[in-house]
Amino acid sequence: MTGTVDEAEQAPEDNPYGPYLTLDRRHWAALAATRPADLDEGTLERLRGIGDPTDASEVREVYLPLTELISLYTERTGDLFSASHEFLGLSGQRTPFVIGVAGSVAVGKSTTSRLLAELLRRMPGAPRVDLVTTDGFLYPNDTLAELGLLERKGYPESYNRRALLQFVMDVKSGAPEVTAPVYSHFAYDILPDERITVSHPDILIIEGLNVLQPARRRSDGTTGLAVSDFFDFSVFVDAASTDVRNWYVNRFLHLRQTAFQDPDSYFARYGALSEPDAIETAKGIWDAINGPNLELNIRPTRGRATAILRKGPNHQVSWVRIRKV
Ligand SMILES: Nc1ncnc2c1ncn2[C@@H]1O[C@H](COP(=O)(O)OP(=O)(O)O)[C@@H](O)[C@H]1O
Ligand SMILES: CC(C)(COP(=O)(O)O)[C@@H](O)C(=O)NCCC(=O)O
Repeated sequence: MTGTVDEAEQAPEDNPYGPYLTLDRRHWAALAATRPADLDEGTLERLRGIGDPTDASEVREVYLPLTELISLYTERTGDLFSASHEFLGLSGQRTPFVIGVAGSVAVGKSTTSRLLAELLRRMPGAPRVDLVTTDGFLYPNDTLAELGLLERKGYPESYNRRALLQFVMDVKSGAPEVTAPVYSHFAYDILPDERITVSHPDILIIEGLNVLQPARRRSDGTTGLAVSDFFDFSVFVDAASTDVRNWYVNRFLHLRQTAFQDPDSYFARYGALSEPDAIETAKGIWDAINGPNLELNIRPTRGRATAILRKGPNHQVSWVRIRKV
């Protein structure tokens, strides 16, 4: 990996009075120049998603500085918690620091989230870090069918947003144990008998397409809360739509030769497709569901993130934007 930046991926000029500061790759990478990545190749291999070439130098130059920045936020948020509790004459245990990771299908949210979790665990104090994906809050397929949303899986309305909000509020309120439903890509559905438990971690990462969606307007015109109201930090993983579409198609081709070969997989029917037919099928799913969801719902939330990671065509991060405040 050379760290070179594609011309088209040059960091855009900042508006001096805009809310973000843009750091190009070189500036950002210099922040970690002397620190070891401390992740062996085996661990990296386990964390990276299908078709994602993220390597040790990308970890050192991009994900380690981001982890250190988040670590600074967690530390200072803890100081603020202590100071404000002292002022109020209250005692109480600090609640989990919640990080949201948003972005398109196939953009590499899972790799980013798993890397952040692993690197945060190696920060001073060895915090306990849990990771939850929002797919567990998708409605089961039979409910999506009743609602006419089977072709809209991943759209904001395909989630039980009330349950997701309650989950995040419970975690952020310091509940000792909170559970969440579990989604299976293999079954393409919610697993009715499974739940995962979050037991008051120091840090919780919540990863999903729609975690930065603003609150919905109710029929009486009022607005409620959104999960992002409970985030202490958020990351939007971004890339050009044409690149994400290619990554989706390539991942589909890979899954066709692996997961889809299992006759019990929901997608087993795609396992027998020829390569040209598989490419057409993947492009069809992208153009019907995931592409429009990116343009209509997901990318419009980008400006709500604390940090934006902009990837180039080879998954390398070409620039990073950080909220001024
Ligand atoms: N049909 C599938 N079968 C098995 N795994 C899948 C399938 N679709 C997606 N995945 C995996 O699920 C995870 C989440 O995928 P996705 O929502 O596209 O987010 P991202 O690619 O941004 O991490 C990834 O690890 C991906 O490799
Ligand atoms: C399960 C997903 C909606 C992602 O959910 P998330 O965890 O990001 O909330 C997505 O990966 C997905 O499977 N979309 C359906 C369309 C498709 O098969 O590509």
